[in-house]
Amino acid sequence: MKKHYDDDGLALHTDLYQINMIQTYWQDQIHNRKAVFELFFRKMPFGNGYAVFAGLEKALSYLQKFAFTSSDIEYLRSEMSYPEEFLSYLEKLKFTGTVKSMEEGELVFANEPLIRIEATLAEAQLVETALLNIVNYQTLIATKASRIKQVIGDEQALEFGSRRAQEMDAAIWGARAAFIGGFDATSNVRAGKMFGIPVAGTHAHAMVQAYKDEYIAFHKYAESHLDCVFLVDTYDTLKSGVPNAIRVAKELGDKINFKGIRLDSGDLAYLSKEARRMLDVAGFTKAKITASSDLDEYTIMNLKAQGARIDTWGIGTKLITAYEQPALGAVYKLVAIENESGELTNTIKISANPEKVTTPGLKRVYRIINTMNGKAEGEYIAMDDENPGAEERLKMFDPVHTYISKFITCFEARELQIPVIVNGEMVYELPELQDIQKKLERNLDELWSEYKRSLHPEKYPVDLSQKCWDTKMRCIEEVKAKVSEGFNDK
Ligand SMILES: Nc1ncnc2c1ncn2[C@@H]1O[C@H](COP(=O)(O)OP(=O)(O)OP(=O)(O)O)[C@@H](O)[C@H]1O
Ligand SMILES: O=P(O)(O)OC[C@H]1O[C@H](OP(=O)(O)OP(=O)(O)O)[C@H](O)[C@@H]1O
Ligand SMILES: O=C(O)c1cccnc1
Repeated sequence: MKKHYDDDGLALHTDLYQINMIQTYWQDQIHNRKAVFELFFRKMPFGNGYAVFAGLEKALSYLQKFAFTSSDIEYLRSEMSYPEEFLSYLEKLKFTGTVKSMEEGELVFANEPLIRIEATLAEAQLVETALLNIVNYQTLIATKASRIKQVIGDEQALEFGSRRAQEMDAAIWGARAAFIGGFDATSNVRAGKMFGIPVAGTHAHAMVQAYKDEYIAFHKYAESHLDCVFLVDTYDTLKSGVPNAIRVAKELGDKINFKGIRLDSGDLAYLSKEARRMLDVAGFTKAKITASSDLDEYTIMNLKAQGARIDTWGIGTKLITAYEQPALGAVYKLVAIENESGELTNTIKISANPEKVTTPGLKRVYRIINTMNGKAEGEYIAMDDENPGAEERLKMFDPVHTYISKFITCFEARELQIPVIVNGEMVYELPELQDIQKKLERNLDELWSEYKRSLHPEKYPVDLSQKCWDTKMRCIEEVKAKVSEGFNDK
């Protein structure tokens, strides 16, 4: 049996190969060379036209606290064969780099850098796994939530996923990501405490089963709570649940705030219409109908098309687990590295698939806003020293199918990545979660509806500047030449 150690830090929340690579760099004394990595994903999740960036708050907390604890070092010493001097080096390591990032609630697209890390090779490499772990999950859930909220519209969206989430962290940070994506509340009380998200909920079947009598259960609940939403499907929704809810609401009158009922099984369209009719006839026209039961954007759209009378939607499993696409697939790639003369040089990763070839060098990401109509024309990725905002006529072209191009004259080039950590110091003031949600709403207003529809949206342009494209082509040519010469005979 292995000895157990305190779980008192996050530096070992990494893949073994990262530490092994650092050992190589350290032994070769290149570990302190400056390196630049970019984090991005290659394919839009859920076939959606946009994604919603989330995860920065947790990523910043991780980078700020990055350190190997004594028990981490003790573990590495006893379980691995790292040299003692290497362990002493790790023990002193902190994150001292500079980070530029998209803000949470920003719209993001495939093949644009979301986060740029400039640090020593060792530091930048070591943080890869944790950063991907955080951003991959939170961005996926914020995107799924936004997709669902687009279909729900102004009605209430409640996040009910904790019981089905892939463990506790996923429930908590998923609830936060769902709120960023536009949800109104969560059922997770801890998420409410931690992030200030409104907390909401009804009651479970267990309460009705515990009393073995629906009427008594509703009555008891009403005696102990002012706000009441009764779950009406434990025995028979229309013959027993709704009539019992109405009976208790009538009996208790002004003593309670009868907010409505929840449907959790059966034909939700039919049952909601019938329940609405029964509530209205009984005079409870303001009582709301909540529905839950394996809902997602597809079932919600379908229920709406059937004329379902649902006011509040409770969504769990399919949101919190990103059911139909469990991974965003974001990657972290080296784009520049300092050489032995101290100059930063571009690096590239070639792939047989042109869309997988990385874009080398230090770059900036701009959203090109057409100032005539306030709408986004596309993303424009330029080299660090370019200033697209100063151009009178900006050429935007597709980096793979270069003949697809357009010229823009009246535009604003809005830079999307902002400095969040400079030389290890946090320079970013974390926004309130409510403001992140509002930021997403503003961003979505700038997006044409063609990019927002849930089925087969138009592909939003993510273009490279001419200089960026030329740099990439030059790097590809250089690598091709080296390959044909034979890398080692140069
Ligand atoms: N009118 C409807 N049109 C389309 N889908 C519906 C409609 N009503 C319910 N659904 C969906 O159909 C699925 C029904 O799930 P399921 O067959 O597991 O039964 P259930 O009614 O939830 O019962 P139980 O919870 O007792 O298993 C859910 O995903 C639900 O959201
Ligand atoms: O369906 P979801 O989108 O995941 O929403 C959350 C579900 O959690 C609860 O069910 P519970 O765990 O009691 O099980 P149930 O499926 O038997 O209702 C609730 O009644 C919803 O059905
Ligand atoms: O409050 C609810 O109704 C609720 C909470 C979590 C999961 N399902 C339902």
